[in-house]
Amino acid sequence: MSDRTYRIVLDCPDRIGIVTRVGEVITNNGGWIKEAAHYSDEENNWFFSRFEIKAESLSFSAEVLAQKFASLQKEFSMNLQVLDTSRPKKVVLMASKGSHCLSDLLDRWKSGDLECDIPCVISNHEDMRGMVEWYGIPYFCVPIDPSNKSVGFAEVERLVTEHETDCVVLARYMQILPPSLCQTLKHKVINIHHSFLPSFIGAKPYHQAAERGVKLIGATCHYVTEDLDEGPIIDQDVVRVKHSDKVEELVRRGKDVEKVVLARGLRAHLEDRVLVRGNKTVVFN
Ligand SMILES: Nc1nc2c(c(=O)[nH]1)N[C@@H](CN(C=O)c1ccc(C(=O)N[C@@H](CCC(=O)O)C(=O)O)cc1)CN2
Repeated sequence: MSDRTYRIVLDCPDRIGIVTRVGEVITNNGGWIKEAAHYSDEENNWFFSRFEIKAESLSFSAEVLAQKFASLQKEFSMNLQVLDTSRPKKVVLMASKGSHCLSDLLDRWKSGDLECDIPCVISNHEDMRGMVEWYGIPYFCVPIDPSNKSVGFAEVERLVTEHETDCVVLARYMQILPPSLCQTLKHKVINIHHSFLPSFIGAKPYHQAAERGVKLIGATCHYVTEDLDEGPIIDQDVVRVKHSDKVEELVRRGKDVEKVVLARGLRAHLEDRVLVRGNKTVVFN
């Protein structure tokens, strides 16, 4: 028996009857609902929903299923997508000189923990080439010239397009993406910021934290926007630190949190459990 699944994710102005009407479209076509989750944001009068359907219970493709919702979408002013789990998402990883997040994601991918394709890794340095090519993944070094960043980012965009990328992950990639790239890849670029946002935005957050004398440090996985480290948050976590911990200890302890939070956030994205509205997310379990 195939576990191929169609995922329906939607959001719309809240009203009575949304789940019933969506369910009718599914069941009237013989669809078998495996899982469903819903959230009513009463403060903003907005509704979010996610269904998983046994693909084998339907005699047509995800594209055709999406078409069957066309009239409902119009009636309910619905944003709706239908995803087919048989086509793994193409995820391009980007890194600079830090290896901990990149190596963690590559290992999780290799072990099958992260169900996606990784068509290539892009970096602005050569340092990670050996590790990445050990996994049999193409590596592209695209230096970013501080005096003319547009040339490098044009090449990044070309590579992302050429590899039909569904998602870009900044695994401690230490360059600020230009607004044009953020717009082109809206809600498709995931970053791990090494602080518990909104604290310590920008460069060197562990140094900022050490200077502030915090008792908790953390990491934040978020979608990338042109507003640095202020995009919709997907996942976060923290770890305690002591007054006697120097910044080197904060960096050491922080790396473990960064890896876990980035992997958890990416998995939520890959499983289509993250819905974005404005600068906030709904993340279904
Ligand atoms: N458009 C965006 N780009 C990036 C974001 C983002 O939210 N929006 N997140 C950063 C990640 N990051 C912290 O997590 C970060 C990376 C780099 C810098 C920075 O000041 N970089 C300098 C260059 C530093 C160097 O050359 O080593 C710069 O870009 O001028 C701040 C924060 C990733 N990109």
